[in-house]
Amino acid sequence: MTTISSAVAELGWTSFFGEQVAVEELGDCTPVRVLSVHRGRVTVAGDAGEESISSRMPTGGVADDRPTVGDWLLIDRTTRSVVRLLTRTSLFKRPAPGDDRRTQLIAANVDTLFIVTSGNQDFNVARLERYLVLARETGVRPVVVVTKMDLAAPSERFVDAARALQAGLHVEQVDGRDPKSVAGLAAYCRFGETVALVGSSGVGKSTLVNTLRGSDQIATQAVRDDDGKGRHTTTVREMHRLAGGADGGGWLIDTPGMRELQMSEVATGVTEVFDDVMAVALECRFTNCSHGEEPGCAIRPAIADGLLDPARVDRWRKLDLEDGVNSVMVATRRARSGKAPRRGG
Ligand SMILES: Nc1nc2c(ncn2[C@@H]2O[C@H](COP(=O)(O)OP(=O)(O)OP(=O)(O)O)[C@@H](O)[C@H]2O)c(=O)[nH]1
Ligand SMILES: [Zn+2]
Repeated sequence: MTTISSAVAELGWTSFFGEQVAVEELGDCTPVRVLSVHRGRVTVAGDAGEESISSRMPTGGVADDRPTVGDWLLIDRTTRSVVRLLTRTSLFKRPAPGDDRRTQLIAANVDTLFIVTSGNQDFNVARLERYLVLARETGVRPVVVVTKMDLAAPSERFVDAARALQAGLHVEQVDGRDPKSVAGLAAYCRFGETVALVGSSGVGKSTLVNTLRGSDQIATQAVRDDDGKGRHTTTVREMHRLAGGADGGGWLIDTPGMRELQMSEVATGVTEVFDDVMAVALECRFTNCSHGEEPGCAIRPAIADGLLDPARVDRWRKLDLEDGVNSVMVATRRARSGKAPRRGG
């Protein structure tokens, strides 16, 4: 695709999206990024600045073919209607409450996930592991942000515990209220990059968002928006431009949906984050081994020999039960059988 404006580049346009658009299309169409979503409409930004357009898609489309925060849309330059949704680099979604067939889309095209935890009472390895699974599943780079470092003096052990969860995992310690302390996080949200936050209530997400955005932007974030019936409603913007500076200038997605995110359909991620446990479990004699009293269990001897941490195995089993990892295990065994003979099998 040909030249793209600096406004669009700043919004996070990359060659990944550029390659999805033919040069000829740009005569009639232009790309815009979704900043927020509300009843039948989306607030988007692009070459023409910000505007509210109809979120109606041209065709019935597939389930996930609806615009969500962070999405890139190709829209008609004249009618401002959606021509199509561009393929995403990542997508956060969850089952819609009360309806088992539909999914609720939460955020798209996120580059980095800040997994926020506080360095004192909240710190919980099992929860961190779940979020790491989520990051793995969505293909987003995880960064653990440990807040309230000013309160919890001997918190090095939290940081060490977090670092031990995954090779090469970035763990940053901050006082979320202090701009100087938070400045190091700018390296993860440079020009055009998009960050989202997860973490339980009270860990300091709002505080971090405000500090990252710069104190001048704290006040009001309401946008006036046409609701399509000639009325104006006030909605809350869900994608925020971060304070500039040498490294900064990225985007931060902060939506209620992201905050409430639970684990769902994470089976593949579980197998990757717990690959050490999974490798041993594949050696159990029975596919449905509960790693309790069964003969031929490989997990129990591995724990006895000190090869596996029993607490980690416990956490894995809990996730296993919740997320139906068993089906993945069965598939993995099936794929392996015939390829490599199993030890002692
Ligand atoms: N001392 C200290 N206090 C902090 C820090 N970060 C947040 N706080 C305080 O912790 C409390 C909770 O912070 P919030 O930012 O509201 O937490 P949250 O994660 O947004 O919580 P929810 O909105 O419930 O999801 C507030 O009183 C903050 O001032 C920190 O790094 N150090
Ligand atoms: Zn077993």
